[in-house]
Amino acid sequence: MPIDDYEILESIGSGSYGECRKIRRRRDGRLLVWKEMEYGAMTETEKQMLVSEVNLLRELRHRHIVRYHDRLIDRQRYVLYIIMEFCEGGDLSAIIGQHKREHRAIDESFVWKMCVQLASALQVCHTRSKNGRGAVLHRDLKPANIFLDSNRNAKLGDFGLARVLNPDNAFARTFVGTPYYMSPEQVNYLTYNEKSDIWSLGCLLYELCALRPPFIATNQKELAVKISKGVFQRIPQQYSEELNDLIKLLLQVDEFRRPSIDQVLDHPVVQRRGAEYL
Ligand SMILES: CNC(=O)c1c(C)[nH]c(/C=C2\C(=O)Nc3ccc(Cl)cc32)c1C
Repeated sequence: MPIDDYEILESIGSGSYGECRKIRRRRDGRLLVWKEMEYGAMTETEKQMLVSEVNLLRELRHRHIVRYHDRLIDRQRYVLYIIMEFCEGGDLSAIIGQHKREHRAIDESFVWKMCVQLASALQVCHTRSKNGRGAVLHRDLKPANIFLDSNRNAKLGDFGLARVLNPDNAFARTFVGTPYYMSPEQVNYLTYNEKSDIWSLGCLLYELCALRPPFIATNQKELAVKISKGVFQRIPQQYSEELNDLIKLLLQVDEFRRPSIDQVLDHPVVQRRGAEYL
């Protein structure tokens, strides 16, 4: 059984769509992770979509996208195992939580590093749509879906499966947690598009600086109103005006005024402050 090729180590948390476990590949001792996804309750269409989604993701090879290695299927237990690279630095959500507890700001240099590395990962996905190969929109860019390797380089994880596992209820999936990063166009039930990922990137950079999302509320309705208005406090004064200006650019309510991912990476300040991290 291919599953026996791996030694199962500890659970490292439940990913967005299933249990994540650290594993060791027996043939070379390499540390990896696998995400367990039960597909028993899926329709044939959903299963087909999941297979094509995973195949698509296996094509996404980029230094700042979590590398998909393989997939195993346990047909007796109806479980799909997606085997991916191990990111020993954990996820950004834990990093933000730690800084918050310790009342310690995240260095601006790290924010710029995350900015350029995640933007370059998004560029690969958004560019696919231009090449007619089908866009892979992340749809769920948030701290819990961004992982760090041993050199604290960003790795974008948990791709596009949302479209499959919650085909018609992106809001339902989004509403599983509090949808802090939902864009104005999503709030207004318009389509999710590349510019929605740009909005989420802005929310993420904001949260790295302020240690809280730009829009917070006590309920979903109030949150939706705040997101639609797009009014938020400046990031803490210790962060530069140029970082504040970039975040304001990404968090424009009108998606047509938001930059494309190419424009973000071509932005002179991003070029200057981020070049060393690419
Ligand atoms: C407490 N958990 C962790 O520190 C942690 C570590 C060391 N790694 C992870 C997560 C992943 C990891 O290490 N590789 C991954 C590939 C895809 C996805 Cl969706 C998640 C991971 C986590 C959540």
